[in-house]
Amino acid sequence: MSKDPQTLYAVEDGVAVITLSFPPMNALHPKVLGSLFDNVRRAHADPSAKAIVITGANGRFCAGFDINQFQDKSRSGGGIDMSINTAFVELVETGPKPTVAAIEKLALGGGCELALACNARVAAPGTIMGLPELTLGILPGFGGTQRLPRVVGLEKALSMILTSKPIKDPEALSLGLLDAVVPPRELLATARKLALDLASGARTRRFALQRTDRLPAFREALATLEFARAQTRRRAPNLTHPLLALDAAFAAAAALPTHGALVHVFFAQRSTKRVRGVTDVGLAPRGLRRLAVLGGGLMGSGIATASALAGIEVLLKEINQGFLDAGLARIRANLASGVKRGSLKQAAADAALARVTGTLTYDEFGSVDMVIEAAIEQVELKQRIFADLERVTRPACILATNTSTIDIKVVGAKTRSQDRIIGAHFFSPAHIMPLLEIVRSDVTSPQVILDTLDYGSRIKKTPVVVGNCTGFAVNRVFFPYSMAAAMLVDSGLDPYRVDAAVAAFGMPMGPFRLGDLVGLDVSLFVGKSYLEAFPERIYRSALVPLLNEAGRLGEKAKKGWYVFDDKRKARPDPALAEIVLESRKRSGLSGNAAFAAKLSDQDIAEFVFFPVINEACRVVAEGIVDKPADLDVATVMSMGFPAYRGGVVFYGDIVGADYVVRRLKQWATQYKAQAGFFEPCEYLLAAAKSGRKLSAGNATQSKI
Ligand SMILES: C[C@H](O)CC(=O)SCCNC(=O)CCNC(=O)[C@H](O)C(C)(C)COP(=O)(O)OP(=O)(O)OC[C@H]1O[C@@H](n2cnc3c(N)ncnc32)[C@H](O)[C@@H]1OP(=O)(O)O
Repeated sequence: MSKDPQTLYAVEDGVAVITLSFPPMNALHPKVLGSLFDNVRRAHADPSAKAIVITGANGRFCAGFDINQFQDKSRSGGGIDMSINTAFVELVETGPKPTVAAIEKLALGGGCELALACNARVAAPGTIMGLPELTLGILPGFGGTQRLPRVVGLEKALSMILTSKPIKDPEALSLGLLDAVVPPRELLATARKLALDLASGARTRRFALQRTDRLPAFREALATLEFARAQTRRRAPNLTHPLLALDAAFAAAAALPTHGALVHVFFAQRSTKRVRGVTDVGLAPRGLRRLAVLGGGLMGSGIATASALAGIEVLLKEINQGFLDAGLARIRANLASGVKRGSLKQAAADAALARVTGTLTYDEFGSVDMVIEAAIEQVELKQRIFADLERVTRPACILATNTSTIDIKVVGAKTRSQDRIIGAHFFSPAHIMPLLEIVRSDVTSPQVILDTLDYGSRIKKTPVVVGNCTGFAVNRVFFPYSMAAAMLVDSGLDPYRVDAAVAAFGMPMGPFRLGDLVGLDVSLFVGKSYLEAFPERIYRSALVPLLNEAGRLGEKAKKGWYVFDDKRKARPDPALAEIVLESRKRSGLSGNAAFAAKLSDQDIAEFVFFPVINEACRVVAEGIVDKPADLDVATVMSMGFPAYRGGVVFYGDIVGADYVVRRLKQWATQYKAQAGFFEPCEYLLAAAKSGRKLSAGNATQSKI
C-alpha cells in the first residue's frame, strides 16, 4: 500500500467508491483533499456511477486534517494553506449524486465533518466520532459548527465541540449521526445499497445543512449559547478560541437571511396591535362580556368556539331549530376535537360549552356588547340583518360582519350606525387559524376598532387592522397568485408541476391544491369580484369556469384539480388533461409554450409571487394597511407564506425591488396581451429606482 497522500477511485455495481488513503490515519493532507475533490467531481461525471461511497483505507475512516501541516506552517511562521477550501464539502453534500460515508474506527475533526456532509453514514462497531479541534486551538473548519447542531441538536453539538470528546457508535446511532451500524465485512455493501436507494429515491436524500428539525427556536438557541459561553469562560478563562467556536455557530446562523426574516416576523407580529389614530389617542378598551354570533355554520360555530374558550358569554342565533341544533353540535365537535388532540382539557371544554346559549330570536340582543354576523355572502340579506341589528342592540354595541368580499359600508347601507360597523374577517377554520383581519371603513370609530383589536387578542388571534377594499388585505394581495398560476398552465405547464414548485418554495400547498380546499365554486364567485374591481390587471382563464361546469368543485366534490380518496388524500387526475387542453385552446397563450417549458422551479415561484409583491405594494401605497409589516404578518398567518422569508413585502426586499421590477417587465414583454397584469405599480418602481426598502412604507399617515 502506497504511503502517498491520495484517494482511490473504483466503480462497483453502479457506485463510485472513493477511498481516503494516507497511512496510518488517512489524515486530510492537502494532497488527499485535492484528490478527494477531483474524484468526487469525476464520480459526478461518470455515467457508470449513480451514487458515491466515501470510505478509508487500512480499516480506518479519517482522523481529520493533517496536523503536520499546522506544525510546518507554525514553524515557518505562515498560515495554513486552505486553498482546498470548503467547496469540496458543499459538493459532497449537494452534488448531483448522493453520497454515503462508510466509517471504520474513527471519524474525527475534518473526517467527521466530511462524514456529516455525506447524505448518510454507516459505521462498523467500535467507531468513534467527534470534533476535537478545540484541543488544537482551532475551530472545526469544514462546516462542523453548522452541520453537527443540525444533525444531533444544538445542545449536544455544543457539548461535543466544547469538550472535544468523541462519542461511540451506539450513541451516534441513537442521535442520528449514524444511519446504521453493521459488522465490518458488511460495511461497504450496506453503504453501496444505501447510496443506490438514495439515488433511486427509495430513501430520502438528506442535506444536513438544510435541516432545521433538530434546531431549537431562536430564543432557546440564544439561551443555550449564552449558557455554554458562561460555562466556557469559567472553565477556561484564558482561552479565546472556544468562545470563537460559539460565535461561529451563532454568527453563521445569524448571517443567514432566514434569521433576519424570522426576527422581522417576530417583531411585526407584536406591532400589529399598534395602529396609528387608534391605539395612540388615549382610548381604553371597554371590555367585551357578551357576544352574539349570527349563524351557526362553519364560520359562525368556529367564532363561537374561539370566543367561548376565551371566557366570553356567547349567544348563538339561527333561523330555525334544525340549523341551531347543527350549529351547537359543531361547537361541541370543535371542543371535543381539541380535547382529543390534547390541546384542551375536558374541564375547559365543558366550561366553554356552558358559556354558549342558543336562540332563534333577537330578544336577548339588548344585553350583548358585540354581534358578529356570519351569514351567507348575500348583500341584501346582510343589509336586512344589519338594519335589524341596529334596532335590537344598544347604541354602544359593536356590529361586525364576517364577510370576506363585500364592502362593509354596503353591508351597513340601510343603517345610520356606520360608525359602529366593522369587519371581523376570520379564516377557516375560525377557531384554529391564527389571523383576524379587522376591516374598518373611513367612518368606523377608533373606539370600535380598539375594542375589536382587544377582542382579537383575547381570543388569541393576531389581529391586523385593514382598510375597506375588494378582498381587504390578504385576499386582495393573493388574487394575482392563482391567476399567474393559471397563466402558466394555459401556457403549457402541468398544474401539478406548478403546485410542486410552489410547495418547494415553502408554501403549505400549491395554488391548485388550495383551490380544491377552498372550493372551486367559491374561487369562481370571488374571482368575479376582482374582475369587476381591477379589470386592467386581471388574467381571465377558462380553467376554473370549465372545472365548475364539469362539477369538479374541489375536495368537497372529491374531485377538482385533483381527485380525493375517502381519507381526503389528493391524487393527480389524468382526466384533467381534457379540461386543461380546452382552456389552453381558448387562452390564446400557445405562443408562450417554449418560454414556459424552460422555467425552473424558482422561475415558477417568482412568476406567481412577484405579481403578489406588486399588489402588496399597491395595498401599502393606498394605505389599506397601517404599515407594510402588517401585510407580512397577515400573509404568513393566513396563507402560510413562509415566515423564514419574512412575509410578502419583506420577501420583496430580500430579492430586491429592482429585480422584481426587471422580472415583471420581462414577463410583460413575453405576455403582451396580459401586460397590465405585470405592470409594476408606482410604489414598487420608486423603490426599485431609489433603493428604498419596500418595507419602509408610506411616509404619510395611512388613509384608512
Ligand atoms: C478543518 C478541520 O476542522 C481541522 C481538523 O480536522 S484538525 C484535526 C482534528 N483531528 C484530531 O485532532 C485527531 C488527532 N488524533 C488523535 O486524537 C489520535 O491520534 C487518534 C485518536 C486519531 C488515534 O490515537 P492512537 O491510536 O493513540 O494513535 P496516535 O499514536 O495518537 O496516532 C498514530 C499516528 O497518527 C498520527 N496522526 C493522528 N491523527 C493525525 C492527524 N489528524 N494528522 C496527522 N497525523 C495524525 C499521529 O501523529 C501518529 O503518528 P506517528 O505514528 O508518526 O507518531
